[in-house]
Amino acid sequence: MKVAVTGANGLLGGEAVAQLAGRHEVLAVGRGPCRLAAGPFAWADADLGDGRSVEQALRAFGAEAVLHAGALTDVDACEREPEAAWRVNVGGTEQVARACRALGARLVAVSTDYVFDGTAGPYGEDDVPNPRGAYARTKRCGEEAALLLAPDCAVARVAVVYGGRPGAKSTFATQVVEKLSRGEPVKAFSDQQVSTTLAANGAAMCLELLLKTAYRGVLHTSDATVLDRVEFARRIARRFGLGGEIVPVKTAEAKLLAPRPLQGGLRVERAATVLRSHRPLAIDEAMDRFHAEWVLRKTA
Ligand SMILES: NC(=O)C1=CN([C@@H]2O[C@H](COP(=O)(O)OP(=O)(O)OC[C@H]3O[C@@H](n4cnc5c(N)ncnc54)[C@H](O)[C@@H]3O)[C@@H](O)[C@H]2O)C=CC1
Repeated sequence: MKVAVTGANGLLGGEAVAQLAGRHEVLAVGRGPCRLAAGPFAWADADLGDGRSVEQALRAFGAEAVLHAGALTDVDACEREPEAAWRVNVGGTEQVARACRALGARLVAVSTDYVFDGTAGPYGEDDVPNPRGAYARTKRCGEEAALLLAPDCAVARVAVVYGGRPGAKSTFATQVVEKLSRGEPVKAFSDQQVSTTLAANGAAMCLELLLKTAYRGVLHTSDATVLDRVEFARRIARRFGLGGEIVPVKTAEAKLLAPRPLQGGLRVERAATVLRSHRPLAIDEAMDRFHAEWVLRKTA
């Protein structure tokens, strides 16, 4: 099958390409040069923000299924530059959805727990979004555009993505490992209740949703455990056998530009009924896999 992945240089998209390569005919779509390890896939340098180039790349490839994982994901940068966030996260999703409609392709568009305001989480798929901040609003509009424009579409929401794949970008989770390993303290928000998503398992759930189901609408595809960020950091430290100080801080003290949902998190019971081969991981299982990825990365 011809499968395309946007955001292929990103954490989730890169995992998806690695899992698809060799099993399907794969087009990896990203901005600029490919930063993935070489493999049996084609690369398209296309800009989600320019109105047409991703749409053209998907059409030229003749995609039969598309995982749309590309986005501007820096929430504070989106707050500073809301027009750029709109161009990429809404306009880019529209491009992808238009291409899918023209090609009759199935689409899974990746979205976020930030579509909720974080006053009453964890949230289920049927809870009503109330995005706060530019990133959150553009992701919610992107969800609506995807579901409206692409007839065969599911939206997969993830949260706090992390992973240890070689070359994967730095995240809160990798910073916890690196700082504690160096004997430095780690600051973590004590008042943000979140879900987390091991990128490899999130990508696997998204791909199963894309290729093995006919599910339409929203599905939550994060890890299964809801916890605060201090506890997340402690779980990482424990699994990696790292001592050191985890310093709880309040979100308001950090004076971040974009609002953060405080009582957030995703309920994932539905994923366990929709998906057969992959399921949301409980935190201990996710930590085992993250640790195994890290060991491989260090020996690669
Ligand atoms: N990183 C996180 O903690 C979370 C991510 N998500 C969502 O998950 C999806 C995947 O995110 P990640 O892989 O974690 O983020 P990432 O930031 O690692 O990957 C996003 C990719 O999109 C690409 N991109 C940005 N602007 C582009 C443009 N104009 N044209 C083409 N490509 C462009 C980036 O280069 C990057 O490779 C996104 O839809 C994101 O909104 C949802 C919740 C949390």
